[in-house]
Amino acid sequence: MKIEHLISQIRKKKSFLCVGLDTDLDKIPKHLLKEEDPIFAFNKEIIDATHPYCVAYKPNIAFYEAYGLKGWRSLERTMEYLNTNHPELFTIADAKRGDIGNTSTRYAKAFFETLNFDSLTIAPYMGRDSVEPFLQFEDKHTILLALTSNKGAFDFQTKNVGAHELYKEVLTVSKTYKNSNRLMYVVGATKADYLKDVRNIIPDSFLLVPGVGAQGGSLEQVCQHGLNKDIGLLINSSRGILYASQGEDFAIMAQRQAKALQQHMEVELKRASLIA
Ligand SMILES: O=C(O)c1cc(=O)[nH]c(=O)n1[C@@H]1O[C@H](COP(=O)(O)O)[C@@H](O)[C@H]1O
Repeated sequence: MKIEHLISQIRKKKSFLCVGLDTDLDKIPKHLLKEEDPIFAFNKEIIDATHPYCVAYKPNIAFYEAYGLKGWRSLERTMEYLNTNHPELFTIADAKRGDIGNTSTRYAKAFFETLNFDSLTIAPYMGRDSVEPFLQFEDKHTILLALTSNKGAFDFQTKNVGAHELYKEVLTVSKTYKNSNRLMYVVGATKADYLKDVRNIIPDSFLLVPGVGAQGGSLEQVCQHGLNKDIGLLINSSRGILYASQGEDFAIMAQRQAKALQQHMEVELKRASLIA
């Protein structure tokens, strides 16, 4: 998907919500466990209920890989459903990959071509030759982990490397990669205090921001320093939407949560004069 298309969807829906499909068989309603493919059955109902309020879906690959071939089939079915019924929605494979060049190329093929995702999360630790293979794919986007939402982010990412913190080095150096216009970055909602510094280095890039809801990040604070002229944010919520109810009313409750987040986003877009 072209970035202009994502931006126009955000403006049209007044939403930059990404619904995380972290589908956990231990948490989905019991009646769905009788289905032939409970993960897909759950995802389908979540997508049907939430798509008017979001612009992106992010299956976290761990939740599918955990069930082997069956889980992978649920992921394929979810992607077929999204690409057939909602081709306007942006899709993110949250797989956090990255390896030596020829291996990265295979990962890129798996997610961008075989599964037809629009984007993929990548760990930057192995550097330029592990990231550039992903950037060769036209209209596909590589989302580099920059400053993650978890506590462990302080172990390395905020430590100084020479004059500045490691996450700033990731942002600065990755801008020199070939086809760096296809890069986006992960910055956790729990790290909103750092967004001003992040935006000083990458004013124009899209940020994927997980960590609102269950992890305690504030949507308002993220918007304050994270929004740019093209909006530039995708804010993810997974558990807060998927498991708003674990009963038979799960889809309607998920829809309520997604709608509430969309309405909050609309207020923030107006406050920043990004929509009328
Ligand atoms: O890459 C990610 O999406 C990610 C990066 C990060 O720094 N923190 C983070 O929570 N995530 C993912 O975002 C989702 C957050 O889920 P909830 O906390 O349930 O909304 C999970 O799929 C995480 O793996």
